[in-house]
Amino acid sequence: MLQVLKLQKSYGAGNTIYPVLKGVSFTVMDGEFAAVMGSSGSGKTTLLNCISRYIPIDSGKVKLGDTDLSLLDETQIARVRSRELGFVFQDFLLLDGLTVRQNILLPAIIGNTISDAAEEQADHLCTIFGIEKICEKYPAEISGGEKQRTAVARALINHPQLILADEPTGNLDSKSARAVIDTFLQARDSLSATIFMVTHDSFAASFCDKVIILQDGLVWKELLRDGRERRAFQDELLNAIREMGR
Ligand SMILES: Nc1ncnc2c1ncn2[C@@H]1O[C@H](COP(=O)(O)OP(=O)(O)OP(=O)(O)O)[C@@H](O)[C@H]1O
Repeated sequence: MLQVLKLQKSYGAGNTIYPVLKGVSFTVMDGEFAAVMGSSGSGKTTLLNCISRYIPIDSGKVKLGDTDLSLLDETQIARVRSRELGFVFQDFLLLDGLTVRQNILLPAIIGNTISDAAEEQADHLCTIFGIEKICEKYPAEISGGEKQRTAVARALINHPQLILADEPTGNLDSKSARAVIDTFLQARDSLSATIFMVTHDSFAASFCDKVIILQDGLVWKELLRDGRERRAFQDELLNAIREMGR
């Protein structure tokens, strides 16, 4: 479970301090697919970077399971990043010189968890995501959708407690965006993955179990899909975004 409690983060420019997150609190339960939305500049990426501690937080807590990430030193947080967190970026960030299978295994190599079990997990992920036939190919030889499935498989190789995804559908047309979301849904349903995704796209967010909307440095609304039709949830999200703009 991810718990963010009263998280505050400001940036300084010269003598001026710009508060971005002013006490953000929310929870993402195990096995939940959650999204954070909000207007440009509302602090979504800042929030993601505070959760992974890529940037220092000013105050508040970020708890992953029983561990308060805000209290860890650099060595400890590096270990959490490589073993407990999986990352999916907008541009996939696959290494060109490695095959699909080697790319998937990369966090295990970096995290020093490479083993027969990791190799088996790589094969299992290739099967789940339907990329077993292309696993010896290089990124330049595969499609955008296959790259994205490889990126999600890579994020899952170490059985992370949480996947953090920053605008994973950002550069994609709606068909490819849907394929990415399907990959996350598969990860949630087959592997009980917990996913926290930054998005500006109400279509992508409408597949989530929970959507957190940021405004003025705070959680303005938290909307739950609650088993509803995807379209009905997207309508609610669009209404909320319109209301926020007023
Ligand atoms: N390193 C930084 N130094 C100073 N200000 C920053 C820095 N990074 C972000 N900001 C500012 O913090 C605010 C929040 O930025 P952030 O990237 O978190 O927003 P966002 O909601 O992800 O935006 P977008 O949807 O446009 O990607 C913005 O006003 C931005 O200019």
